[in-house]
Amino acid sequence: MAGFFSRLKEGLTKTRDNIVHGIDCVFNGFSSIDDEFYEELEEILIMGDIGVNATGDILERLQKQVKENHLKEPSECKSFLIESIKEQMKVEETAYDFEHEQSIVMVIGVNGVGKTTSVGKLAGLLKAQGRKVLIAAADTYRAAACEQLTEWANRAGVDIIAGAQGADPSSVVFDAVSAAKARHTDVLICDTAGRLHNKRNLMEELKKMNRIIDREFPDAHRENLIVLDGTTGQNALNQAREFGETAKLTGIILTKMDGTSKGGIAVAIQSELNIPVKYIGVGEKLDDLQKFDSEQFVNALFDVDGQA
Ligand SMILES: Nc1nc2c(ncn2[C@@H]2O[C@H](COP(=O)(O)OP(=O)(O)OP(=O)(O)O)[C@@H](O)[C@H]2O)c(=O)[nH]1
Repeated sequence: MAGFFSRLKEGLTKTRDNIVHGIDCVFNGFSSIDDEFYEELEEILIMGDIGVNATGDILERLQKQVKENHLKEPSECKSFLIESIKEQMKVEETAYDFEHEQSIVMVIGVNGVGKTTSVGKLAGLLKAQGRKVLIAAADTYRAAACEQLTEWANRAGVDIIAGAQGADPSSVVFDAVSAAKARHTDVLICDTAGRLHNKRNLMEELKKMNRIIDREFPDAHRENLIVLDGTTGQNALNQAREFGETAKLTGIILTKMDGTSKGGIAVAIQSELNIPVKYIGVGEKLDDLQKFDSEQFVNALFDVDGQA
């Protein structure tokens, strides 16, 4: 955990330089809390990719606190700003219910965002919690995808169901669901293609896989996690919106948070889409994925020593 936190902190260095440096300038540069002060803060949060809506909510909460606590000095309200950002990012406890139930997790997103890698890491994470995990290689389109996923399954120490290259992804899902039922698997995680001949095919394929799961295992807890690359900033929002038209998204896996200057996107995504960021990835190794923890994230972002 400590290792993860330091990687997260390290990963957020560029974001920190971007946002926190600006925020500090505002806190130090203003002698009173006035409209101009809030405007400057607003500009910095928006520039840091926190998003217009989230920034509005964060500052509204801050203004309320400033009034209630009769604050006069900008420096006095920094901790309230940090608290307000944490508040903005809280994830409901129930968001992780699927980890403890018999569930089927579809992992979706455009190619290259880190889907396959995240499927492997998530399998490892759940296995470590004592869950019986099965992986389905439903990306039959990309030649190396299955091989890559098999390596991840080995690393995580879980079973994998795969089809031949070019096989119907839905048939792989069908086989995997049958296997999950027969083997009393706790969590079935399905990797899906990020690219097909065209976008319409991709979305149709997703719908078909979902129909099969609905039909074959109606009692399973369903989870549709979209993987978004944290370095792509606002583009990630558009991807989530597009996939959201086809599948009911229940959570986000935000990858590549090591080395992005746009870490603020985590705040924006959650607020703009109203979908919780459930996991974040900070590297390419098995243990480089963890449950999203708003407290930890904001501490890392502001270099607050919440943890060693
Ligand atoms: N630095 C870093 N790299 C990551 C992270 N997650 C994934 N990657 C890398 O991103 C690249 C793409 O990852 P994949 O898992 O193959 O992406 P994908 O979405 O499955 O791609 P397709 O199979 O082409 O659809 C790989 O080189 C991964 O090692 C992360 O959290 N941090």
